Order: sequence, then structure tokens, then C-alpha cells
Amino acid sequence: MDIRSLGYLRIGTADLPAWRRYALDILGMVEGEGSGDTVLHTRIDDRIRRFSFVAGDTDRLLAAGFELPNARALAEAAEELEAHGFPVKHADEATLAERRVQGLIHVDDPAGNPLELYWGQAQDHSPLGTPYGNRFVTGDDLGLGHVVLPAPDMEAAVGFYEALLGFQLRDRMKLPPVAVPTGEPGRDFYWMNFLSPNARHHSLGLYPGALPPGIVHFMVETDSLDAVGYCLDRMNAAGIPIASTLGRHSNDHMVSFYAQAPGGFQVEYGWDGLIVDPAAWTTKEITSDSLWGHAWNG
Ligand SMILES: Cc1ccc(O)c(O)c1CC[C@@H]1C(=O)CC[C@]2(C)C(=O)CC[C@@H]12
Ligand SMILES: [Fe+2]
Repeated sequence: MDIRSLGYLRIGTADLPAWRRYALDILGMVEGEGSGDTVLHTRIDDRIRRFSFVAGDTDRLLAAGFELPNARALAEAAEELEAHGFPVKHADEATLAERRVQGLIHVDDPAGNPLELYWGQAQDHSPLGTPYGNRFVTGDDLGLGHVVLPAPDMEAAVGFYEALLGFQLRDRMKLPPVAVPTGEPGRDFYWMNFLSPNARHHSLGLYPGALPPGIVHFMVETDSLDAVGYCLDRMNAAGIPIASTLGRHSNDHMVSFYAQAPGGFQVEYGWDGLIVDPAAWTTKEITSDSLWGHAWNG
């Protein structure tokens, strides 16, 4: 299946004003076309939007959008999913118009995470003009960053993304039971898995527990260490709890910190993520989450 990248995230929120302040004033994203009282779209690059925060009753991931190159690739993806017993729903005209894409199918992964596979997203050709001079590392090749989704039935989820969606399993890490409070009892450890369809080390993390918001964190990558430091200062100045101190991950070498986001999950803000050669990569186990830093609070 010719999935190219993680293209967008749709996130439902019970506090849209909080997400507006957080995304624009703290993360340094840019308000996108079509935003209003019930939805905030944000830009981090030349795409019309990469994030949509949708006002509603609950804080919950509404969809992870994965990009395919064209209509033919999406049609083939739909056929493959159906053939393997994953029902797909073709988007209606109103949904296509709202998403600003030319073709889209809805499908749930085996953990029930809502996915949208699409092609033909609109661009916004006006200068991005981020508020702090920050620049995000994205592109057709790398996508918006990464997302970590809950997958209590890990074997089924990994099989879906690896064998059916064509993601490469980059590495995995054992988590102790204390890190997976919803895990089935009696296990010595649970695997957390890191995968990608492209050269970004991971576009998708799969966490072996259940979490009510349906998302563990998303990560956006900047092109400078200073941009990470400036954002950390803004978090601290705004009194936003830091979930993990600055550190460098052992697998993608990302220098990042994690902060609490509105809605009960986290945002990772990073720099210097690893670009891999998929043809040369071999799957590994990491035995520590970080080379240094990343002290987790609570
Ligand atoms: C280990 C790791 C490498 C690169 C990343 O981008 C990344 O997010 C992680 C995992 C962070 C991870 C998490 O997402 C949920 C809480 C976790 C499982 C921990 O308890 C330690 C590592 C944490
Ligand atoms: Fe991450």
C-alpha cells in the first residue's frame, strides 16, 4: 500500500479556546483558512492545514490522516483493506470539501483508532509567517511529524500497519507493567513499537495500553535546537506542566521535551530527528527510551 506520510490530525476538544492559545501562542503554529468558533485549523508548512481542532463534548482523536500520492493509490488501498476484512467508508462530497482533499476513505485500525487515508490535499500559498521565526520539518516525504496511538491488542495493530499498510517496523522497546496500567495482568513487559512508511524514523508509535483521548502524544519537529528552547520557555512562562524534561531519544535521536496539552495527552516538541534509509534499515530493540534526559514527571 502506497502510504507516504502522516498528513494531518483531527482532534476533538471540549476547550477550543485553550487549544487556540496552546497551538498558536505556545507551539508557534499558524491559524489556517476556514477556522472559526467551532474549528481551528493550523498550518505548519505549505499545506492548507496539518491540524484541525474541532469543538465538541470530549477530548479525543477524531482521525489520523495518512497521505497517498494519487487517486489510483487510494483506490488500490481501499480494495486491499476490504480484501483483508477491514471495512472502508468512502467520504461523501461534504467531507471531501471540509477536509480540503480530493479523495478520502475512513477505516479503523484493529485497535479502533480512526484513520483517514486521502490524496490531493489543498495547499496554502501564502507565506507561513510563524510567530517566533520557528520552522517545522515536514514535506511530502516526512509528513507532519509523528503520533503515538494506543493499541492494547499490539500484535494485531503491528500486523495491520506492517503487513497491510506497508509501514516499516523501525524498532521496539519493552515497557514495564507500571508504564502500562491498563495492560493485562501477569505480563513481564509490553512492547511499544515505532513504525513509518517513509524516511522519518517513526511517523507512528504504538503504545500497548488504552488511553481515553485515543492519543498518547503527537510530535512536531523544528529545524533548530533554539526553536525547541524558545518553546520550552513559552511553556514555562505560561505555567504549562512539562511532562518530560529535555532529552535525546535513543532510536530517532530526537532532542525533545514533552508538555501537557489541553485534553489530557501530550505534545512532543523536537529537533534533529533521524532520517533513515529504509532499504538499509534493520529492525532493532531499544533498551532505554533516551540517551540522556527525558526525566518523566508523574
Ligand atoms: C521511546 C520513545 C522514542 C521516541 C519517541 O518519539 C517517543 O515518543 C518515545 C516514547 C515515549 C513514551 C510514550 O510515548 C508514553 C510514555 C512512555 C511509554 C514511558 O513511560 C517511557 C517512554 C514513554
Ligand atoms: Fe514521540
